Amino acid sequence: MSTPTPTPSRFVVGTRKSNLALIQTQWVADALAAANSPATFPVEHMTTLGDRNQTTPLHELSPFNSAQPAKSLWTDELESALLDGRFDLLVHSCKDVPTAIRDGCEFAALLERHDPRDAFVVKQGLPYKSLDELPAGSVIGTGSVRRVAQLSRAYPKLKFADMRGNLNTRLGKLDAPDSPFAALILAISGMVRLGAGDRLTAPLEYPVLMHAVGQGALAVEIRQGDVKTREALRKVSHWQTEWRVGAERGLLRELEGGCSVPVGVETTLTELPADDATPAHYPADTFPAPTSASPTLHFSGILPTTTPLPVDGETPALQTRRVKLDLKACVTSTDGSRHVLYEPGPAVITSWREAERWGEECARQLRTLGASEILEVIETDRKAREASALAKAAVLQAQSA
Ligand SMILES: NCc1[nH]cc(CCC(=O)O)c1CC(=O)O
Repeated sequence: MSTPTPTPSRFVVGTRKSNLALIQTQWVADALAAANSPATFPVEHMTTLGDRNQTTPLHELSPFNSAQPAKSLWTDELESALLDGRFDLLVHSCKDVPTAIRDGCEFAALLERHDPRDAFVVKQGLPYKSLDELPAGSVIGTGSVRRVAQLSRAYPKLKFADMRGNLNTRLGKLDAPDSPFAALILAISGMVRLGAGDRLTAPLEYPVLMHAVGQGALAVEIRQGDVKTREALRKVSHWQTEWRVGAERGLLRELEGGCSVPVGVETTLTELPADDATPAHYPADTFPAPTSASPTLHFSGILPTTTPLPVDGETPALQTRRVKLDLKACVTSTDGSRHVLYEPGPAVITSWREAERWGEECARQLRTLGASEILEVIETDRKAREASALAKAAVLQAQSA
């Protein structure tokens, strides 16, 4: 009697259809295949609402219902396909994923982060290598409220105009001989993954421009409780990235009352030697029960990756890990006139959940320091835009009736 050959597992990887999304998803699929041989990870793509509508400014798209309109554009339809079973995992740019992910889905891994900073990209043929060299009145193309807010403050003589489209489209619009743009500000990670890293001439960072929450990291989302896919992903996850981004997303979650907020952040993480005596920010005995929707994150870095994640809510034997996490963050008004920066200095933390709580705590401090007023103005403006869009829609409907 011959032994039947077991069929290798097959995990379908879903993504958006943009060039960048396809490149970075294939990169994750290759890493997964290498770590989980002989399982296969075929990539399939789908066009999302955000990809189809390339003209409406991001902050105005679909403003009526969702808590995070501009963000869920990229993820809603993919998550539906994940829940339907068409895909087994989704690869996202972490910064495009809403802080609250869909019920029934969980975060299963963040891969090692690439350079999270933004950088300067000049129009082909112009001699400038950085924002400092641009003549007054030069137009920078970017649709990001965060970039416009922080850069208006640092460079009041420059102008900013909305620019949408995937990265290739944006570079094309910049370089067109008749384009009004002198330069773009783009994420380094995306440009490097696209093979266009040679267009980057000057990275931007604190104190001029702090990057977006989660920028430079790729996130993988799966169906909640899908143990098999979850375990396959643990082999490619990077706990240092998970802890840093955990703090950043904790910060953002605590700041956003349902609007897209101009938040900039920078984090560094340094692992401390086992005998380091610096006191932990949260007492060690407060390690919370694993109630998180994502057990992977909950046990990130403290459960050996060879030990399966618990599925029944119990806490297994954990490893000790102590890190110094340094987070600084800012909230800036849309025109750059008001700017609140919080730089608390490093905190010693011992788990992903503590990193997240540290981010939440920093957000509350930012609010106290004046971020709340900035956020209120943005929220009021957003509601006014929403009301006028609704009124316009009502007029159109009445005319067509
Ligand atoms: N908003 C679009 C977007 N989403 C993710 C990236 C690539 C950078 C990353 O991996 O975070 C980009 C392009 C950009 O902002 O320049």
